[in-house]
Amino acid sequence: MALAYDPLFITSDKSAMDVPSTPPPMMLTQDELKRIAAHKAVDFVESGMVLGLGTGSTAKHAVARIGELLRQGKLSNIVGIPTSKKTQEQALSLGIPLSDLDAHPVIDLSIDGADEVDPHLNLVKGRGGSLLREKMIEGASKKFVVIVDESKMVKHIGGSKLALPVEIVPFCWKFTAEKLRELMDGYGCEAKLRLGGEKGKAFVTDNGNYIVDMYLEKDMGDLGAVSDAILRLPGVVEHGMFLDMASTVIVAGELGVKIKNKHSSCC
Ligand SMILES: O=C[C@H](O)[C@H](O)[C@H](O)COP(=O)(O)O
Repeated sequence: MALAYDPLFITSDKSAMDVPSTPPPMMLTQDELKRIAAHKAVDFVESGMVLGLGTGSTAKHAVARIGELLRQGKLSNIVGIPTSKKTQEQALSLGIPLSDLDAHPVIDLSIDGADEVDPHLNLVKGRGGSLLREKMIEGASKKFVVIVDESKMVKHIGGSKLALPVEIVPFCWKFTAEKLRELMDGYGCEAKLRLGGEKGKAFVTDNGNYIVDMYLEKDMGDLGAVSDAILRLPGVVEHGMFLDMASTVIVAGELGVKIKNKHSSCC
């Protein structure tokens, strides 16, 4: 049976995504949508580039595609900068040459997933725990392409009611978690230490830190002010709001791929 999904249907026209169509005879899975967005992003990759390699179930499709194109000889002379140990392992297994920010402080292009994308292309990232390295690497990139399936699009940051992650030092983590909760109390915040380490212990990031997941009831409004306030708290290393960092967001949905570019995306 032919898929109703047409991968050639690519638009940056808002109305086109909203056009009702006949119901697709076969629904694509979320993972298939992630792969479609990832492959579209890899079209931006050129031989000779230094690439930030993202982390997560969407970014892994982009890393796999880069590995495939290198193997086929369609790309060459690529240097990858992985945003996590997991991505490093995947890239090494695919034969992608790797380096780091010390050797390559300017990155041509980073490709990564996100947990939330708002209409201004602000992001939440870090539900996989890799937010610090991602922010360092993606912040050093000339172009940052975000790849998501349409379930990640929100009206405002925190709008999914899922976690806004904050990486903190393990030292007196309860103290820092409580300071975060107090700071964000006005937005109806619950702050929980992320578990998932050995024997139900705290999840530990690649940097040896903990994560506090904040669940917010209300729109934070001035994200820049909230970001600054969080970063001023002693004990906080970084948070998962990526404000004004994405250059392009590629959204794969049942009706096609939509490309949103910074400064032409909003509202
Ligand atoms: O820490 C994890 C990263 O920020 C991921 O890029 C983000 O959580 C999106 O992951 P996924 O593509 O698995 O939804």
